[in-house]
Amino acid sequence: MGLRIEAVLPERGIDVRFDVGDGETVALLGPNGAGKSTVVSLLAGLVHADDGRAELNGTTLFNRAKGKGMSLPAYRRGTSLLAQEALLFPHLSAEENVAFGPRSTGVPRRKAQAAARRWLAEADAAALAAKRPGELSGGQAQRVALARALAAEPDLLLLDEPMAALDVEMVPLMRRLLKRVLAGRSALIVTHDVLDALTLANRVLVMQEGRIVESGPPAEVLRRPQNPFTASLAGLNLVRGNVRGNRLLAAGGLSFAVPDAGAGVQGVPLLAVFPPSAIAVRRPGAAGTADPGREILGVTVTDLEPQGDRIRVRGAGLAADISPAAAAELSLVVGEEAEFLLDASAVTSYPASAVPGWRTV
Ligand SMILES: Nc1ncnc2c1ncn2[C@@H]1O[C@H](COP(=O)(O)OP(=O)(O)OP(=O)(O)O)[C@@H](O)[C@H]1O
Repeated sequence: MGLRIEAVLPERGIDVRFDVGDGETVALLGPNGAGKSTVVSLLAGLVHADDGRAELNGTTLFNRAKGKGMSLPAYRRGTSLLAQEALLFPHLSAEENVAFGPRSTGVPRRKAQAAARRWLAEADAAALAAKRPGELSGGQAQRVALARALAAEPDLLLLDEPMAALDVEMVPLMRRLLKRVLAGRSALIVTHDVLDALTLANRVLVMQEGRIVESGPPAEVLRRPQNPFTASLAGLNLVRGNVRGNRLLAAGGLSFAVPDAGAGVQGVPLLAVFPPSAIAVRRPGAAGTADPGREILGVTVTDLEPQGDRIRVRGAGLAADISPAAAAELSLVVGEEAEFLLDASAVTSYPASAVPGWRTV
């Protein structure tokens, strides 16, 4: 059981097919405009696919062809949506907000109130029952909204960036709460935060330009990213190229030895990943030879920016992290040449899959 969806909506460039297993939490990641919220809207019944079908625990949510066909109304789908904003009824107390859903399906008042109190407790919001939304902080309101979403006892919980509007200090608390609440529930969570994918999801889907371009367990997808968006989430440099001998040849003349060169021979492009910390930086022609375990890559510096307690140096599409002291000593300037010394032992390589969403950034 669980969810199966395939949906095409050309007007928004959407063409997706995926499933969510019973009790599974799937994270949907992707750059702005990739179509994540549209997928959530398709499932919630707020937007209709031109073609495709979706089934949730044996119930057909929609079955459409050429813009026509059946589509269950939102309230009959067995889905609940928790969005960025809590969107509570301002004139009702927290408890009344949560009881509203059960009440509107005919549950008697006392029973709905008892259920609301139970769900508020489940969302760590029992103490807020009597408060009006205007008296709640953003984090408190979002906990009440979570209780309201759970009170519908959905077959699939849809979460569209549920922590994006919270103050940063509230996020870890909400993440812990979601981890507890999502355990064993079928859920799809849209997020920009890699930590959400790692801590909340059993599986991640990466969307790009309306399509799912990567899918797998979070640690696996982040360890072997297939496209630049996923690599940047994982904090890794990603280089795609062809193999010649034991070396990877990439665009712009970039070339270095890779450990699994054999995997790329039959015309299959190879991907190589390594962290920014694997690159040391020096001025061109600096005195002394590089460590033999390091490849010397000539680059033009394109950007310098602070990154935590390091300075990130960009060049040739790569990022190197060096200490502020090293940066001061090198006095690098954007537009000037530098040498990136890549620690070959930090490079991992693997074949590229046929990823329709690949773009060089
Ligand atoms: N209400 C709408 N009407 C028409 N087109 C829309 C609407 N909302 C979004 N789109 C378009 O659909 C595409 C997908 O947008 P969507 O909001 O689903 O992406 P997203 O991945 O959720 O982005 P973000 O991370 O910025 O929220 C984009 O091209 C967008 O411009």
